[in-house]
Amino acid sequence: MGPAPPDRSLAHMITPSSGGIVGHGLRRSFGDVQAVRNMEVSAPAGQVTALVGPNGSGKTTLLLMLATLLKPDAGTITVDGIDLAADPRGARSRLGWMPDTLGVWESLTTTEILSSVGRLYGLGKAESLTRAAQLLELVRLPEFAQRPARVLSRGQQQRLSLARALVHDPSVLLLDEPASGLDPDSRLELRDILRGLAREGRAILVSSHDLGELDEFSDRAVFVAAGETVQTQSLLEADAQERAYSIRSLDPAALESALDRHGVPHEAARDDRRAASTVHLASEAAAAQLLALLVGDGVPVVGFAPSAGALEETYRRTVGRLASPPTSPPAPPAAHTQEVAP
Ligand SMILES: Nc1ncnc2c1ncn2[C@@H]1O[C@H](COP(=O)(O)OP(=O)(O)OP(=O)(O)O)[C@@H](O)[C@H]1O
Repeated sequence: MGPAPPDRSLAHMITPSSGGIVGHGLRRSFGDVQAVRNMEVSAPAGQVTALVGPNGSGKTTLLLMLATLLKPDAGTITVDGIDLAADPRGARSRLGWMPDTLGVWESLTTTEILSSVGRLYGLGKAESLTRAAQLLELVRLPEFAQRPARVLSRGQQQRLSLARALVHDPSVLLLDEPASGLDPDSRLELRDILRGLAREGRAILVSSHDLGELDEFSDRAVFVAAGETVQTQSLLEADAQERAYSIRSLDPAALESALDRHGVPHEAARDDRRAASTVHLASEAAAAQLLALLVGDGVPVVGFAPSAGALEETYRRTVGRLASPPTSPPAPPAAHTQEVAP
């Protein structure tokens, strides 16, 4: 038998909790600028919650308040049920914060950085070195244990930054744009690490610009715009809502006439590289029914899928109506709800 694979799980090191983080009625201004006007946010334990909104919508300001680094003008924050204003030390000990840039001592090795942070959190010398080694394993940087931080690429720096946020075994993780600037492989690795940390019972709140990331990373999303919370939705709720579907057929004319025959409004898909029809369907059940009808009619269907991720669609309908999303094409025209007759 070969050697056992490295244990990347920190499950044995985390204290289970049913908490997470909740912010209620939060407000914060800078002079005349109302960065956060009225935000409600929650990130429950065991789930990855995305915090999504356009540039300047107040995400970083909100995260800084949740991380105890900025005082709210109004509102309350609880971490695992602990009121942050009443017991900031208690709350802080449960919080891990990953800013959007690493900002480390560049000449120190990754082990030195993590063990020094461990010492700051009160770990003994041997314990802090063990912890550093475990975390470097978790974030897949063990080969950089003795290398200075300045040699790390952007993706590797992000992983070291995540390791640093985990040194004191927090139950709540706040991450500001952790995937920005990462290549597709590094993004997938980050996703796997975050999902693993959530499975261990941590509450994870991740801010993001990238709509494509939403369904990939998160169990739920909090949508914000112009300093306010616009909507909070779980992935399951988003899956169940009315959505746009793109249908492709080897015979586009046959597809269009079948849709007309069944009274399903359709439009040409906005992607002009491939012929496709877009329809708006009330539920996944309606989608399954329509697909069965088309196949039953002999339409040679080669593609039948939601036009965008489920949470991305919510973004377009809510935030997208208020402001242009930074990494997406313009919002589609208003959806028609179409119940498909069997
Ligand atoms: N320290 C500050 N002083 C003055 N204005 C600020 C300060 N910090 C943020 N703001 C303003 O508050 C608003 C919200 O900024 P914030 O950084 O929270 O948005 P964001 O959603 O994180 O943006 P991005 O996605 O571009 O990072 C912006 O108008 C910004 O200019």
